[in-house]
Amino acid sequence: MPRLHGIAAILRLIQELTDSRLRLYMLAATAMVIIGGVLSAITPLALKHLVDAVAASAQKSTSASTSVLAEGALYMAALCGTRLVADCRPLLVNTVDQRLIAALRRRFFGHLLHLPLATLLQRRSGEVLHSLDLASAGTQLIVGHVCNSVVPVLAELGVMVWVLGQLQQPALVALFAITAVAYLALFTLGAVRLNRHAETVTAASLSVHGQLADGLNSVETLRCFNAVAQAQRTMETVSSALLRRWHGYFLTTTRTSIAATAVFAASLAGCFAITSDGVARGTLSVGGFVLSSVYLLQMVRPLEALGAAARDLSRSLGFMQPLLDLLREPVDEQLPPPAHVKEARACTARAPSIRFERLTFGYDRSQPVIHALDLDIAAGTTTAIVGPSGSGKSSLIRLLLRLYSPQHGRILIDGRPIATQSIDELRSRIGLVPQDTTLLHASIATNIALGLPDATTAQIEQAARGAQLHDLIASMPDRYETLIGERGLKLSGGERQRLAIARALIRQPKILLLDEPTSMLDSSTEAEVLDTLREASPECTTILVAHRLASVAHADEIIVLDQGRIRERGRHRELLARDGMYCRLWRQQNHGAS
Ligand SMILES: Nc1ncnc2c1ncn2[C@@H]1O[C@H](COP(=O)(O)OP(=O)(O)OP(=O)(O)O)[C@@H](O)[C@H]1O
Repeated sequence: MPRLHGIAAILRLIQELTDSRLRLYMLAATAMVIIGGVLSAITPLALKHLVDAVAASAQKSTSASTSVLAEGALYMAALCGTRLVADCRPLLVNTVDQRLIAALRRRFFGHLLHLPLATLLQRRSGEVLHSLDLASAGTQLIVGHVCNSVVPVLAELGVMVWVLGQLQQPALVALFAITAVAYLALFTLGAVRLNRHAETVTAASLSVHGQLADGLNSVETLRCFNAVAQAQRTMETVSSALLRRWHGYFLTTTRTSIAATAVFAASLAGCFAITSDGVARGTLSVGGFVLSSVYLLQMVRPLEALGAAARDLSRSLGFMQPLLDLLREPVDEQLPPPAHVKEARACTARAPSIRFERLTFGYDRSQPVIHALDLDIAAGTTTAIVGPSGSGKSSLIRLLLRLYSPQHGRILIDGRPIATQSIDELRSRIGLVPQDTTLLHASIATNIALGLPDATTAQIEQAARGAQLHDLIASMPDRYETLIGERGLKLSGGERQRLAIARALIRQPKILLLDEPTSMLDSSTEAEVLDTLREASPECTTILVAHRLASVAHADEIIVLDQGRIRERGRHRELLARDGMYCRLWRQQNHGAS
């Protein structure tokens, strides 16, 4: 059987996504589907009565009797009713599946935004996005089959069993029962095999989409490094693998269908033998003979529909697995309720002190990149963190933002451990200028006011001026409404960095985290931006990570970090006088001496 826990997980998810309105649509769709199934099963019975009435009327050699007309009218009503229900059913069924997919998309997106970074970094973005596409296709298959196959077919089969009982032909009933069991056994077996194939198809399909997204995100790099052909070859390999997986899937489908045809042929032969014998013995009317044949054909169709449903449901199970896996991943703390936000605003009145206490952290627990670090930062001061690449500078900033949690020790702001504060409260006090700025495919104004939907034009402009960006924006045809392209690729590196600075300034933060904030600026812009940041700093507690030591000389304290440990600390002049690691780095940068 396709894995039962997978089915249970999907059912739980659907239940979770279903609101009262969707439930109403589902109810209406199910009612319509059952009516359609019953009508469809009654139609051959109406035909039997019509054929018997016509035969009786022919024996009496009279013109069409009232009973023929009445049976004809009933037959027409059943037939047209079936068609009418079939015409209207898609409206309800499609509404149900689109609403379900929309709810799934909302749930998935919300979940992604709250997943820990460590979880997200393990996956390729193309694969993550494709898992939603696959799950949407899976949902459509499930809803489509439940509404169009499983429920109507079960209703139809129920009515058929009742009608067959009325014919009082035990051999015929036994034949139908055997046929049904043979079909169901066959399709269940097929579904198990197909589920395995669907999982391999899903894995290969994720790989193709991961590759596509990687290629798209690095077009410029691929061209610069003459790696386009290499990327194409990789795509060729993963595409071929996907084709092979699909081929295996279709082969299994075809084998199951051929076996089903063999069962069908045997049943049809049996049915003819039993019914013609019944007519010859006079135990079955001509109408009964027609009804049995029509029923066999009609029973095969729903049984095959059930088979197709089993096949597609097992496929959708495979399709939905990656999304279910992602939804199972535990999320970071959720945003707090509005009352908490008010508390957060109240807390932002002044610059706080920050304390790192016996902090130990590693992305991999067994390989710490920060070792039992103690650091006190007084309120309203600027602390610079310098040191070789990979020494753990940015990691400290990530820990302060609670993007990761330390394995030992804690961080306190104004004496309160950040682990006890809500993430929203914490981050609402922080302005960050990261090493790599990520911009949205939106206007410059939207990018500056990210996370502040109520920011005014004047506030946006003031922040842009602070980041030395206003004149550039003013020269653009659409000014602050200029679209800056996906990931901000229409801006230069320095312009992106200045936009990041504006983004931090507009929040009027009480803690300013600057991770190489001027690394891409020319020296005159750097000086201006540093002045602006310095002007903002009396109201902030600032942590400045920098490689260029000239930009940290003014700091109240400079921390020299080496392999996750504090090597030296002090003011610029003190550190130069000490003639240690800082002094060596300073000399390297200023005189090229070692
Ligand atoms: N997401 C991550 N997963 C695993 N290891 C990481 C991750 N980010 C950083 N590291 C590793 O942690 C160590 C410290 O990295 P960190 O970014 O803090 O250094 P840094 O001092 O800021 O370096 P740089 O000056 O080059 O920016 C490095 O060895 C790095 O390879």
